[in-house]
Amino acid sequence: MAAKITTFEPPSSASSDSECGETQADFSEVFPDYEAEEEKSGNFYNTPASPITVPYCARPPSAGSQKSPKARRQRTTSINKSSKQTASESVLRTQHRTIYTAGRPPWYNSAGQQVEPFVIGICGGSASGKTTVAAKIIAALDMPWVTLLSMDSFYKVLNEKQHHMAHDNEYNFDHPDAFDFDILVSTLQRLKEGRKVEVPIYNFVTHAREARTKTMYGANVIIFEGILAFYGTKLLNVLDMKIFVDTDADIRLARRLRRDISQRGRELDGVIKQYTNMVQPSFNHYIAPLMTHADIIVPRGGENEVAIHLIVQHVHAQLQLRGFKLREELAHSYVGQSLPETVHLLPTTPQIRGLHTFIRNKDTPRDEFIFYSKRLIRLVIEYTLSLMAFVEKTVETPQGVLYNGKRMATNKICGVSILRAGETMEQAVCDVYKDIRIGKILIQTNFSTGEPELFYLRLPKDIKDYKVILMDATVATGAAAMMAIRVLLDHDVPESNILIVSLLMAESGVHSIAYAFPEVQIVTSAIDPEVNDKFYVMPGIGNFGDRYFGTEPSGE
Ligand SMILES: Nc1ncnc2c1ncn2[C@@H]1O[C@H](COP(=O)(O)OP(=O)(O)O)[C@@H](O)[C@H]1O
Ligand SMILES: Nc1ccn([C@@H]2O[C@H](COP(=O)(O)O)[C@@H](O)[C@H]2O)c(=O)n1
Repeated sequence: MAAKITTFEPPSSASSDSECGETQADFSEVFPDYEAEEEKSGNFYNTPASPITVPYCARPPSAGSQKSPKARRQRTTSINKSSKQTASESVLRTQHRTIYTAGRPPWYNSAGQQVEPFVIGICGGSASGKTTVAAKIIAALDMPWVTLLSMDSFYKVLNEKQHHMAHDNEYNFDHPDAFDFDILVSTLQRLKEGRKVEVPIYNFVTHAREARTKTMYGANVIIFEGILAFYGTKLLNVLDMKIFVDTDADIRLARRLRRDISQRGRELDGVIKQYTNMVQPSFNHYIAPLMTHADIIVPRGGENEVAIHLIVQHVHAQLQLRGFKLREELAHSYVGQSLPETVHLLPTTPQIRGLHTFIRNKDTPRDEFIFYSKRLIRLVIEYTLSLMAFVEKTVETPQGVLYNGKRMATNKICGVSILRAGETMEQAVCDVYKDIRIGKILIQTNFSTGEPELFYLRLPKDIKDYKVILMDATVATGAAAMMAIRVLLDHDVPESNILIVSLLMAESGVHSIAYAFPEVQIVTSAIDPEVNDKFYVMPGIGNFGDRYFGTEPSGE
């Protein structure tokens, strides 16, 4: 009778668009010029202050000159209403699988739960200065991850008759019926949940939505502006702060004349006709009464520096309330608790301890460090595959005898490395799982806040359908691993499909991950008891990336 053994059979229908070759990419491949990126559309982390801000392409220290955080912010918050469409197009170019962010701080708490963004609604008459006020708030907030959503994006699609009316300045764009409130409310609600949304792009010249949409994704602050931004309880319920911009009607008309003629392709007579017959009456009937819902009324719009200052102070206070020092909190939790059931620790054999002895020894030369790390990584990755589900598979041997074996139940497994140390594990995954697709997430510690920040991600298409082997060489507090897991969840990967795999983890990191994400499987070859005040595992390995790549320690 044939013995039953478990084999790692490569899936017969492994995807032919394998990206395993990419895993050898150096940073120049991983961080190509932004303009050069031509990837398929897919998951998206919107850049700060999109959709009307030209995205900032963050680069790692090794890939050219590093801009200061201040300089980055200045680029990410420059808003120019007159270039609304041009800027939207810039954002559209970002609908690739490769995403750059300006260093997104955590958007979840220590329990892995998302922290809701603070949503500001800005209501007011046409050309009252809503967008100008929004831009001033964004500039004064001086922080990344502010998103501006305009109600204009939700104008309904017109039929032919309505189109003719619009051309003759006879269609009422200022009546609530002109807007698609269902899509508007659900878009705002999804954004508030930190979900990805596709926002229609509206063209004021053609009175129509463009075929393309712009993708937006989460933010710490969302600003929503529009003439009917407070219309209906569903909208009001989403807003955390309601601002009404109150500008005199004659000023609004003067601004609108100038803007509609210069930017929206209109004629003087047509603007006056539309304004007199529809804009002003609708303002009186629908928009002005909404002022009663306002928390703050801003006379004179963007000129009102005092009002903007007060608003910004309030937003900062609210963000403070939602904020937290994630890494610090994680480092000091869960001391002395028993290990969670989701932890899979490789058997501590003499062989494993021997490999650890080499890589933990501070005197091990770099070539030996790499050699023994690779051996240990290979064992950890093989062990990870052994945790996958297997099904019966019978084959015929060359002797014509049946052999009852096993094959992996799924062929949908991909790897995602947390750059930079996790990249060292990619080769082992490629070696043991043929044609595996590899994604990358760059998370760096901000040395002034101590928090992890998300800079870059590139994930395999349809990752939600895959088991994901998430790789980082070491896990200390678990902050970076949690951010990466959060990214995967935000891309609809089921929690139970994620395995976080490391050579070495600190006990507190294991507990933090397990507490926040109880269904994530945790695989490692050793668990050390402590994390020091620089968030290194103790006794540890030191900085794995620096030792493996031979780089100088930086920033600490
Ligand atoms: N305080 C101001 N002084 C002069 N022009 C302004 C001022 N605020 C806004 N504008 C101009 O008026 C027009 C409408 O302003 P905007 O902020 O886009 O209003 P809204 O978003 O309410 O339609 C724009 O062309 C803008 O440049
Ligand atoms: N096709 C369209 C759609 C809308 N309008 C006018 O735009 C105004 C709202 O935009 P603001 O930036 O001024 O808030 C609204 O008053 C509509 O009359 C348009 O003219 N054509």
